[in-house]
Amino acid sequence: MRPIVIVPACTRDFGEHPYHAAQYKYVDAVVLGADCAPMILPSLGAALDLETVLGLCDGIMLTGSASNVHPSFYSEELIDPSLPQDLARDETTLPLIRAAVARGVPIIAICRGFQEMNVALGGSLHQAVQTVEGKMDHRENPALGLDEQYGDAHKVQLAPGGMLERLLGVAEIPVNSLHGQGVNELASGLVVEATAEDGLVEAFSVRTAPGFTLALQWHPEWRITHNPYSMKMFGAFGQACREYQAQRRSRP
Ligand SMILES: N[C@@H](CCC(=O)NCCCC(=O)O)C(=O)O
Repeated sequence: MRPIVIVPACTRDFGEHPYHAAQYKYVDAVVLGADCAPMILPSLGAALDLETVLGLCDGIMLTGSASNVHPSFYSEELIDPSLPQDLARDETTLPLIRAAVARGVPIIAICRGFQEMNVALGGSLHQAVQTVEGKMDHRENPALGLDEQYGDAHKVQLAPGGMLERLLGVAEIPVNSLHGQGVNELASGLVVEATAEDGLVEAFSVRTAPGFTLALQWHPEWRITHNPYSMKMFGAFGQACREYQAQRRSRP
């Protein structure tokens, strides 16, 4: 049996009806990159039985999404109410992350998911990185086609001796970039694994977590099988899920 990887859903309206939804590329990355079995988790917030969910799963993948983590979760006022929010997702993923880290459930987190991990563990975000002095504009150009939007945008430097550098075996890699928010204060206990040329944190792991954790501001799920670095990251996540599954099954 393949390990079960929970993929928390976004909430979106299609027509007049609200849905729990996850994009194909994230679900596909769990199958193609990690060789695990994805299961989409509805964003039920406090109504979700976290213990039941965590008792069944072997890993968690936190997806990107156009919506922003609500700034009230890091004690700030919302600067731009015209940008999309998804409170149901925040109320699901933030407690899920804290409980999963404490249990040692392997986690891979992408873009919004990366930002959620920092906030869940006590950090804060820049609400508009492009307005911060010295920082680049990390947003995509929506006028371009998807292949260009998800094309390489800048390089990230991997932290020397860090887990990402050891995994990928190189000092820097090119990455895509499709985000307006970014790490401001890094939560304590997080270890920087990669930074952009402007110093923005682009990847981190959780020092104190008993299991595998890797959070990435870019999108390794995009055309995952075409990118050997993305396949290595998801491969390592999949291996951690298999090891966690073996441990979970051996418990009385
Ligand atoms: N709200 C954040 C999140 C950025 C993000 O996750 N973008 C992904 C867009 C669509 C996708 O590929 O899933 C921000 O703008 O910083």
